[in-house]
Amino acid sequence: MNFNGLASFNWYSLIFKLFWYSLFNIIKIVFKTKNTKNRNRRRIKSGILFMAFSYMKMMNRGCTHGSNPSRLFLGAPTPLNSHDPNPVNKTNRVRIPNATHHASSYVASFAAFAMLTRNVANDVLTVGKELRTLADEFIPREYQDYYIHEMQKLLRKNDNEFTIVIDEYQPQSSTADEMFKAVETYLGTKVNESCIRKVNVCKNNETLAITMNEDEEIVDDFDGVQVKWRSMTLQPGLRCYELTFHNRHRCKILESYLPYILERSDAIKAKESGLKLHMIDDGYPEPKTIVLDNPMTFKTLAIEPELKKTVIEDLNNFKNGKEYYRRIGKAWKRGYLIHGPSGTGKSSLIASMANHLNYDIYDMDLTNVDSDSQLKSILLKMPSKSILVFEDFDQLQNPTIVDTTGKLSPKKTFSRLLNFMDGIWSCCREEQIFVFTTKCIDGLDPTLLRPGRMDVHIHLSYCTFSAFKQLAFNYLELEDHKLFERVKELLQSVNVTPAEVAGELMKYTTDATVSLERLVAYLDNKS
Ligand SMILES: Nc1ncnc2c1ncn2[C@@H]1O[C@H](COP(=O)(O)OP(=O)(O)OP(=O)(O)O)[C@@H](O)[C@H]1O
Repeated sequence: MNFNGLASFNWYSLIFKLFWYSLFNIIKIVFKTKNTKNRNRRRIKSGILFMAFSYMKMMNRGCTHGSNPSRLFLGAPTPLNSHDPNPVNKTNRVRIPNATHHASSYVASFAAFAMLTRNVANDVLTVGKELRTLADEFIPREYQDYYIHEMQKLLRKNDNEFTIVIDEYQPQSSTADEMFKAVETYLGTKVNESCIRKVNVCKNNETLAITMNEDEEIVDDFDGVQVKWRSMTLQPGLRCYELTFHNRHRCKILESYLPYILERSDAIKAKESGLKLHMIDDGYPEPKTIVLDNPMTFKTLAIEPELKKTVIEDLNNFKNGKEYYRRIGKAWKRGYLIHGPSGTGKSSLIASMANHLNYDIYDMDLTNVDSDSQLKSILLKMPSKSILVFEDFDQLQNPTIVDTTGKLSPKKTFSRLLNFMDGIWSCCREEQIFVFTTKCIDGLDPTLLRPGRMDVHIHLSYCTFSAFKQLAFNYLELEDHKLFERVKELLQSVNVTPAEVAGELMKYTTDATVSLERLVAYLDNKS
C-alpha cells in the first residue's frame, strides 16, 4: 500500500488514537454481549479487523524510510524475491521497525495479524455491504472513508490474484509437459539466487538438478511485474507449479513471461549440459542418453559452401517457421534425406545441424520394434526440438530380411514409419526433424522420396577442393600452401572421402608441409 499521496498527514498519531479507540469499543461490545451474540460476533470481528489494520499501518510505517515506498506484505513470513533489483527494498521487507527492540515478537505479531486480517477480510467479503454499516458503528465519521477505502484495497488485493497451474503431465500424455520442464529448468537457476531455505536435489542424467521445495515460494520479477512460484505435489509422482500474479498482468504473463521462460530454459539447457544423444534401441521405453560431445559445426564441416549455405538457411527457416507451418496447415516437421558413400560426412552434417539448432539427437534403431503400437508409442514419445535420425534406413525396406520371430517385419516397420510421418499422428509433436541416411539412393522405395516426406535431399559426395581447403584449415590451420595446386589436380581424378583426407592430415600436424606431402603421396597412390 502506498501512503505517498497522504504523506503530509500525521498518520502515526491518528492510527495510534484509532487503535485505542477500537480497543475500547471491543471491550465495550464484549461486556454488552449477552442476547445479541450473532450480531456482536460480527462487530467483534470488525473491531479486531480494525485493530489489526491499524496495527499493520503502524508497523508498515515503521518499516519504511526516506524515499522508499511503504508496502504492506500479507502473510509473507519468508524474505521474498532475491531477484529484486533494489536491495534496499528487499531489506525493508524483513527489517523490523527501528523504533522497537522486540524484533522477533513484532515479526510474529505481524504475520499473525496479517493472517487474521486476511481471514477476517474474507469474512467481511461475505458480509459485503455491511462494511459501511460496521464502519458507521465503530469508526469516527471523519475517518470512515479512508478506512473503507483501505479495506477495499486490502480485499481487492486478495481478490485480484490470478493463478496459472502448470501440470507435469497433460491428460493422456506419457511425457512430461514441455512448459513444466522449462519452468523447472528456469526455477532451478532462481533457486540459487533466491532466499529459499529448502531445495530438492536429484540426479538428472549426468548432472545434479536442483528444484524448489514445496514449502518454499520463489518470487520472480519480470519487467517490473512480480510473480510468485510454488511447487505442489498433486499425488505421489505427479507435480505441478503454480504461478500467481496480479490479474491485470495476465496478458503480459501469458504473452511475454511464459515464452521468455521457454526461451531461457532452452538456453540454460544448452549451456549447462550440452546437447544429448539418445539411443532408441532395445532400451525401450527409456532411451540410453549421453551428452552429445560432437564439436562439429557448420564452421568446420567440409562441404561445398553453396550447399552449406542452403542447409543453414533451410534450418533457420524451419526453426522460425512456427507461424508459417500453422498458416499452411502442415505439421511443423521437416524431412531430410542425406545420402552419400561412407565417410563423406553424413553423421558430421547431423551433428552440425544439432549444434546449430540446439536440438537433441534421437538415434532411432527400429529393427527391434515388436509391434505397431510399440512403434507408435516410441515415436509419440519423441519430444519437440529434436532430430530423429534413421541411419542406413534402406536396411529397413530390404525385402530379404524376413521376420522369423513374429515381430513386426522391418519392411512393415518402415511403411508404418512413413505413415506416421505424414499421417494424422504427425501433428502430435511439433518442431521435429526427421533425418534418413543411406549410402545409396538407388532402389529406394519411391514412396519415401515423395515430397512431404523428404523435403530436402542432400547428396554428400567425395572430397572436393573446397572441402579439402576447409579440412586443411581445420587440421593444419592453413589457408594456402604451394602444394594446394597439386592436391586440387589430384582430387579431380581421385575418389577420396573427406574422412580419408582428414585421417591423412591428422597423422602429422606439427609440420604442415610434411602433412600435405603425405596426403599428395596418398592421393597419388590411389590414382
Ligand atoms: N564433410 C566432412 N567435414 C568434416 N569432417 C568430415 C567430413 N566427412 C567426414 N569427416 C570426418 O570423418 C569422420 C567420419 O565421417 P562421418 O561419420 O560423418 O561420415 P559418414 O558419412 O556418416 O560415414 P558412415 O556412413 O560410415 O556413417 C568424421 O568424424 C570427421 O572427422
